Amino acid sequence: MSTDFEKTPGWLDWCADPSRPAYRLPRGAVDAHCHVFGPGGEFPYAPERKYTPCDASKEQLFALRDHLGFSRNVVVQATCHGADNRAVVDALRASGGLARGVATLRPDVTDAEVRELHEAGVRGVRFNFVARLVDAAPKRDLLDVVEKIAPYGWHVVVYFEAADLADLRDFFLSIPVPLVVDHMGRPDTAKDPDGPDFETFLDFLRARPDIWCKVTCPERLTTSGPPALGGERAAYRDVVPFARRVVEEFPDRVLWGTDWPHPNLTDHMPDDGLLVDFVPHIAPTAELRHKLLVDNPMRLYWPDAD
Ligand SMILES: O=C(O)c1cc(C(=O)O)oc(=O)c1
Repeated sequence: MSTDFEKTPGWLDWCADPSRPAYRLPRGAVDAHCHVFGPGGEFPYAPERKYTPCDASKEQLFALRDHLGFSRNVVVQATCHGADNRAVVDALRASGGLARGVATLRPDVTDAEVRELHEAGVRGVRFNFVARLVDAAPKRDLLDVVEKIAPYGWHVVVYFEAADLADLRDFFLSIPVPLVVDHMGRPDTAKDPDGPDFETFLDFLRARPDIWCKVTCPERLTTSGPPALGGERAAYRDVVPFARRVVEEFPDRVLWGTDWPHPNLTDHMPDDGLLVDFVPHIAPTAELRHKLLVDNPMRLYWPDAD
């Protein structure tokens, strides 16, 4: 197989010289949603992928962690790697315990494979329902995966479009392990944050006390910005009221991460330092920020740490 990959046309590469955030992250902050891409020469992109990214290595991820002031990472399997979790596992093993992972699994995964992933630091499996990223997996297969991971205390990360929640809600609620929603369930942020659509999403979070929410990706969800570029430290103002509602109602089950290296952006690539400056706008008190950035991700991913 060739490992010489050509990026999807129009691909935006991650920001090579991010600012230092003006907001100083609390000690022990966790970047609870980020990815590694390849490098393709070492960890080839999956044949069934829907996009081919630029490379984004573990060394580059850890350098960003240190530059921004995070202490730890949660590395989420990107769909361009399919169910081949080797790049994530390699990053976890190289992190010296400072990274945990979320994997993608097929239903024929064996207990020995799950155990090996657990030993490497994987603590969740991701189910993706976004059609531009993956072909739909049968729900029966997903429930088979849940049976395999449940004994290890893992959770299920779900990524879906807001419009699909009505169809998926009952299935999600039938999953007998904690759920973590990616990117706030992708609300249409041109709509009213106090309107019925976002209320439907909040109602889903209210349905069980073990449904967590990542208040991430304003750079993806924004429609009117302004973008985290050119020194803008109050970026994505249109997304703030949505994220703030979630943080204030569910302060003990929200997570934040950079989403570096930001797959599939088409409008602009944010400056990750300015993206960190988004946090105080959505979590307006030091207590809320400490929960969002330290206490919550530590409880979910490092429950045994001191
Ligand atoms: O919206 C996306 O394009 C996207 C893709 C992936 C992935 O390909 O895994 O992960 C994300 O968190 C977001």
